[in-house]
Amino acid sequence: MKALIAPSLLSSNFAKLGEEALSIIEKGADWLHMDVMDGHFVNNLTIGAPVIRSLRQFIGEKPYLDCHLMVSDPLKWVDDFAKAGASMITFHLEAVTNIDTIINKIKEHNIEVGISIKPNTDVDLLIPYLDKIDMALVMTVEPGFGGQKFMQNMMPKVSKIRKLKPNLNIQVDGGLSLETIEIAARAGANVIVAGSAVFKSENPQKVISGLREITEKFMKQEN
Ligand SMILES: O=C(CO)[C@H](O)[C@H](O)COP(=O)(O)O
Repeated sequence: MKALIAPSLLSSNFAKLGEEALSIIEKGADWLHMDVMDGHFVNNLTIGAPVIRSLRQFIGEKPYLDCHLMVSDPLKWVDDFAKAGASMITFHLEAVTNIDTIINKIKEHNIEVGISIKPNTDVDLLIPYLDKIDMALVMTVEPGFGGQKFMQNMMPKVSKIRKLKPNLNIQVDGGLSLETIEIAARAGANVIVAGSAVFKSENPQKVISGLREITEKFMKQEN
């Protein structure tokens, strides 16, 4: 397991998405976090598979595209996103009834699968699936918009998953910055999504390396 920093392109300039993606990788990003919102599951509308396809063509095969689907019918979109070049598809537990069907559908494409839970969702609902997925995403804001305040009270969920699964990637998303990272890292998060803290910074490189350093520090303490 590694500390992985995944800047959220939601906070980038969408008019220059390809350049922003390449530039943030150059500045140290491990993954590119893509927030896909359908205007139903959350109160915002962002990008679809055609944008992922164009981005993949522009950035090449290698960069890891971490696609977080905040949509009401993720099963409908798995094929499109996988074919467009997603490296991982994370869907919301709250959005689906047959969770195993969608996990299997994503795996059929030989890409990784994540499940996300919103702040009001009980972490126990996620536990039966932890052996079947590559990543658990604990939302630390109500999904929909960047720039919100980190919800520290989500940390017991992270700790509970970490205790059960010492080697599972656990992602936190929402309000992560150099001010809040220690709380998340201490709880056991190792995949850090940060939008505004990275893209609104004068020195994104420094923010990315700071997030990584603090995450790694607490990972080492766990071992
Ligand atoms: O998923 C999201 C919103 O639903 C964003 O990825 C998240 O909020 C990151 O932005 P910021 O770091 O600015 O909070």
